[in-house]
Amino acid sequence: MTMDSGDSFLSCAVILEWMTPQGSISRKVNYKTASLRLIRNEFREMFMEVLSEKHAAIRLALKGINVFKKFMAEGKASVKFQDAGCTLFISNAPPTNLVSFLRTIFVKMTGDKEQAALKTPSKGSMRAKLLSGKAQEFEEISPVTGKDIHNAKSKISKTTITTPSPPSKKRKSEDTVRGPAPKKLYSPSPLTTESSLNSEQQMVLEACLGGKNIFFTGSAGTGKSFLLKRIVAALPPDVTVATASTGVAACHVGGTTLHAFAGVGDGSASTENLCDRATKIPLKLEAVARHVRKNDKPFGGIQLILCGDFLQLPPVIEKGKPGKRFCFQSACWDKCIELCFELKEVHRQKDQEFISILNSIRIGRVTKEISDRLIGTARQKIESDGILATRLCSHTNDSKIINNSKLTDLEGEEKVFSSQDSDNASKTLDMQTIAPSKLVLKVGAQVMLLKNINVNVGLVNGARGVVVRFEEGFPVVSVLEFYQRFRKRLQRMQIVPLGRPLADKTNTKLKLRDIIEKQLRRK
Ligand SMILES: Nc1ncnc2c1ncn2[C@@H]1O[C@H](COP(=O)(O)OP(=O)(O)OP(=O)(O)O)[C@@H](O)[C@H]1O
Repeated sequence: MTMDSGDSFLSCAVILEWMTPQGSISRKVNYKTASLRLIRNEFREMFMEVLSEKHAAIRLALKGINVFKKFMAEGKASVKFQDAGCTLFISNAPPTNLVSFLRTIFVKMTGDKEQAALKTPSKGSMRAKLLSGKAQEFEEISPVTGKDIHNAKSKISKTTITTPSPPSKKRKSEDTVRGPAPKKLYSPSPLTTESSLNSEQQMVLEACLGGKNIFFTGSAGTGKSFLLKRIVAALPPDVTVATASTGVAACHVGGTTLHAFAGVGDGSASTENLCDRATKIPLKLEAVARHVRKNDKPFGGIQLILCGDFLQLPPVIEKGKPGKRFCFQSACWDKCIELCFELKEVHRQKDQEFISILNSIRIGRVTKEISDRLIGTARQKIESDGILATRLCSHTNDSKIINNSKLTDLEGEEKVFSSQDSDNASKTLDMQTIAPSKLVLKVGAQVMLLKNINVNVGLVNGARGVVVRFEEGFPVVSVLEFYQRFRKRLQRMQIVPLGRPLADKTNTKLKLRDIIEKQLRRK
């Protein structure tokens, strides 16, 4: 198995800073767009080459480097070349490419170090190197093989070139001056360890990387969101924005609402281009994009990657106003969208009969056989340990009425848990999240987890449970999945109500993680 040749090549923005021994900047270059290439000279020494359109190539020897990769998922990292006294700051790199690029450096440097340890340099080769009068020749490094990766991974636990040894006393005092020790260059990352795309998903990704304007669809569980996240991670972050039509959907894709991004409000203001209300948003956005970018191409030349399933959630239209409903019926669709794809392989379920029933319902074809099969499942006993079967409603308000009446029927004292919201964010959060600002509970109340806490033990978004008692002011919840798997070790799990995500988008991930960690420690 070999990896892509793209693993030794990266397009990104680059800042290079050379420092004096006193710590001030002696030289600085700033490239908005540059290419980084991993190369070797005739003595098999490895270099990183920085190429830009207007400037001569800069080559930096990959020896004694420190890599800072905490913000790799945002397309940012930095590499400190100790010997050259220089730091290279990478930004706007497609996160998946950045991960592969840094992994290649780690794998190759680990391999080189091992080889160097095996053979002591002969006098002849040193002499040849010193006397070599010819200009250095460089070639691209060979692709990383599966064996190389395996070899490098086996060294992770040991000290590596880029992983400093545990700090000795002397080291500690140096670190105070230098700042914190760099992280290990290689550690499993969600961007590298996730399952691979199937061929239909791969085709969509390639069209996106080829700059095409595309639409991809597929039934529930075909991996639309999964693929969308991969696509976003494969594109330069500074020019890629994930948007969705509602706040809740935007939270799922880690983006913003389309209206907020485009600054068109709710789209009700008039423009000459509007032809009917249902298709006004795409038309208006298309016009705004052309105007803002002063570019007559569709959407002002912005690449469009659209994803969704029109059969799952058709657009909301005003009653009594028939007309074009879907955005593909709008005048600008054909102009803007070059390719359409349909994902067919369902990943969420393995049960073929269930998949085919879901697919038939999706297109509104419910035969007697299907309805008999579904009605037959009503006899299955799925309630256990006090957790009742989930009842599905078509409208949130119906479910709220049922939930409130069930809670009222329970005997015992009510406990109220209020969320802690960021300043002035309560209104926005009420609209954009399903977690209520006031959670009213009683012993025996049915509850559902709204965040993934620990996927491995089944504490996932949607996991159901029942409040069994209150302890130190918090509800103790028995969760079905957890209870089944850990019956012998742990029978009860204490869950603190999560509160709600913070409105500040940039801090959401970190702060949420804080909450979850605290929650687990309190267990
Ligand atoms: N190539 C793949 N390999 C392994 N698992 C996958 C793959 N693609 C998707 N999945 C998994 O399948 C499940 C369903 O994927 P996802 O939620 O993205 O589907 P979807 O099409 O967006 O569904 P829906 O329309 O219901 O929102 C997820 O658990 C996802 O991790």
